[in-house]
Amino acid sequence: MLQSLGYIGVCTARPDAWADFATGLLGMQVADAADSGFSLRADDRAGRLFVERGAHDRVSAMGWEVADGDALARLAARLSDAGHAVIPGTRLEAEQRRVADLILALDPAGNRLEFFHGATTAASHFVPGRAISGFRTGALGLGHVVLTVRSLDAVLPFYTDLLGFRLSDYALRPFKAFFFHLNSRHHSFAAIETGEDGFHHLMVELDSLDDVGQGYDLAQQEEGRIGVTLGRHTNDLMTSFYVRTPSNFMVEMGWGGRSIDPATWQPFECDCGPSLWGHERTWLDDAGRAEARKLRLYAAAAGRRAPDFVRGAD
Ligand SMILES: Cc1ccc(O)c(O)c1CC[C@@H]1C(=O)CC[C@]2(C)C(=O)CC[C@@H]12
Ligand SMILES: [Fe+2]
Repeated sequence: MLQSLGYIGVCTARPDAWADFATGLLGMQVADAADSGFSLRADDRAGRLFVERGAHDRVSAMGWEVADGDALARLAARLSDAGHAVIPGTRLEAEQRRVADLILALDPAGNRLEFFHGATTAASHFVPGRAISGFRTGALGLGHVVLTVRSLDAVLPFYTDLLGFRLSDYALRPFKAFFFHLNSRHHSFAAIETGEDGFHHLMVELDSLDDVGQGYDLAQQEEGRIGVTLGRHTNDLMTSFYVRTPSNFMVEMGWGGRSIDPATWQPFECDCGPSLWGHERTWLDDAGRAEARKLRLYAAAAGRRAPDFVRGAD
């Protein structure tokens, strides 16, 4: 039903800071700049992030792509049959998102979702904001989004039963976290039960490890810019770090994520912690970081380093 994550919308009181961050650190390109905001390109599409000026910083929408107008109509019927309000996007909204058509709905936590088809390809080539090799998108989509939720039970059935997200794996500690795929990207969507509804991060995947490493160098030049240090995840094998955006969420800059085959994939419990190494939270104090590191090494010593298939995958 859904094919991939197409775009996100960001509302910010500091669009200039966003433009500097997205071009200078992430390597994206500003397009369609206006007083009200601008688009950010990461590939041949006209827009992958839509930044609009507003009073409060937040992610204003997640845009999910479907194949065509028929698929969009079927999805609209499915959502409204299940009792969810579905609002057709206006002509103006479709133009702003650079798509042929879209519909709007809220998930059970109140996050604004948009479903669209017919993304516009830009007339000009993507010109990165700094010297990167590029973003890994295409059929995999823009990347992944991770929400924090008050209750997984309140949110997940909507994503699985109605939207058709398929489980990749899940963890029950230190947090309950569930990871879902739509295509061969290991996860396009995940939710972590933290007790609070919110948007945790957008992951974008770079074509080269050096793109990420050089981004890490740049991020380290700014006090407080890095939210989670460089590390490698146990489930999707992504090497990444998390950088704070000018808004109150993070972007995970990743490289080297594994591809899965959705036709044969079997979900499992990931009981080996979130990361093989690194990914230390900078907001923990030294004692907290030492404790987290110790837990990871204990897990490794206990043979919970990573499932066999993960170790065999690279
Ligand atoms: C576990 C995991 C695998 C792949 C990912 O792309 C991904 O973002 C995550 C989440 C990582 C991790 C977590 O599970 C608990 C809360 C954490 C520690 C944070 O606060 C930052 C990273 C988060
Ligand atoms: Fe992530």
